[in-house]
Amino acid sequence: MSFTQHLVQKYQHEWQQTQQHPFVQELGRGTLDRNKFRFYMIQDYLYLIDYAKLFALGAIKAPDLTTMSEFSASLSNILHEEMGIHRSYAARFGITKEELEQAEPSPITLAYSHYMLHVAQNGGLAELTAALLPCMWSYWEIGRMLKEFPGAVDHPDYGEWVRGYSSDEFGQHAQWCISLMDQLAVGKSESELARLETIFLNTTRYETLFWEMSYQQQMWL
Ligand SMILES: Cc1ncc(C[n+]2csc(CCO)c2C)c(N)n1
Repeated sequence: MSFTQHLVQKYQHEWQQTQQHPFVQELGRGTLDRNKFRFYMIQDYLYLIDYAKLFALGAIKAPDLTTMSEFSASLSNILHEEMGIHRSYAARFGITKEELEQAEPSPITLAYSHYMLHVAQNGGLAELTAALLPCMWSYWEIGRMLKEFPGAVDHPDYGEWVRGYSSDEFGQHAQWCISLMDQLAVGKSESELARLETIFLNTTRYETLFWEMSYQQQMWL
């Protein structure tokens, strides 16, 4: 069994939670409160700024030019495509440029993005990849799951989101990340693999916390 298959099997419960969360399910059914989605978009925009830096660090830590250019292409994709979707949603949801630029990260956004940056800065490429894998992979799973919900891809508000994360193009990015994790796990010691598992588990849990934070629109008390 590949390392990534082992991860989702071992942490099946936490992995399923990312897909079963009411935010995700209601998004697919088209019943999600627009204010919750609006809150999510703003926080996700802030998250993506730090997440993009992870890919820049990946390019620095890459052992060869092929891996380096894959990280660099993903960085560019986040800045121009992914954040582009956020900017178009912002316009549709009446979020001004100033509101986006002045937004404060919520406690969960701050904790999640800082945890990933901490792991990426202090570990090697395997640790960095374990940190970003749940974001890529769980969104792909969610995209493919929601695509099958009746009317989800054509929904006037959420259809663009579902189409983006279920696209073949995005699937290729996610698969690249999965196979990179498998390659990097080869030959690692037991203790190193245990460290990678913990990082994967933590960022998987943070994914669910991010949905919950958006669903509850949680800021500081
Ligand atoms: C909290 C949160 N987690 C994951 C993603 C998904 N995502 C962010 S960047 C990227 C890679 C694009 O090449 C993907 C899949 C998100 N938007 N927000």
